[in-house]
Amino acid sequence: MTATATASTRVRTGLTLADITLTFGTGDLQVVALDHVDLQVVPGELVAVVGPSGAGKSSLLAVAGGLARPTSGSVVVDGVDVTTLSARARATFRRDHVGFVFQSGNLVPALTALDQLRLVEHITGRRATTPPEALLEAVGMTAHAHRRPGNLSGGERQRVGIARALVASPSVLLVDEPTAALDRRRSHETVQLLADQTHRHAVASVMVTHDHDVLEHCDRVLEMVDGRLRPA
Ligand SMILES: Nc1ncnc2c1ncn2[C@@H]1O[C@H](COP(=O)(O)OP(=O)(O)OP(=O)(O)O)[C@@H](O)[C@H]1O
Repeated sequence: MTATATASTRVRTGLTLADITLTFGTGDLQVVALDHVDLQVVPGELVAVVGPSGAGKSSLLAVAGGLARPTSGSVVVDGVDVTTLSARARATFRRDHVGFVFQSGNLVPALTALDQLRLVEHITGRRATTPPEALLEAVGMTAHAHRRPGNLSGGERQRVGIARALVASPSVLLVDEPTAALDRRRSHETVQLLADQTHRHAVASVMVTHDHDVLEHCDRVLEMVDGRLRPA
């Protein structure tokens, strides 16, 4: 399997982090952000990670998505150890295999909801397996497909962000605090949607959250404390 395998030829094996350590700085100033972390997420599973501020949750997502290289350990997605790739190969691998959803939706202000999704097709040079219109429908955004982010609510932006993350048919979906800006009802809807899409598209999803209200929608809940991961 090469790092450039397309969505249709890819064998989905989910996400495996093995004995991951991530440290910043040296000597007395050294911070251990991730301390011998093991994590396996199978295709179609939504795992929530909770834990106090500074515990290492964002670091975990950064390493899992190939944005940061761990100090030691391996990150295997679809049979490829991402840590062995060059920075350039990692960027390509991320584009083709990993979807990110950030707190604010991180949408392009000038583009309509539909064009946010089409832009991904343009960048990857591939038609989405599930067409952008169908993905927007799946997240309940068909009526607002031609609106720009400035004319959408926080929850609607978040839903577009989820649909956009699915355009490239990622094997792994990494989600950072998706409900931070949402009220209770929209928080539930958003995480339920994440769970549905995770199951439907057989994605291995990891969601970092402070919102204990929404954990009922997740398949598994883990807690991160001082860089270590354990069952919650
Ligand atoms: N670039 C960096 N340089 C030095 N230390 C860092 C860096 N990034 C993160 N850290 C440290 O690593 C530890 C883990 O940080 P991380 O951001 O992963 O925590 P978190 O659980 O996501 O926190 P929060 O819930 O507040 O977002 C913290 O002690 C943090 O200060």
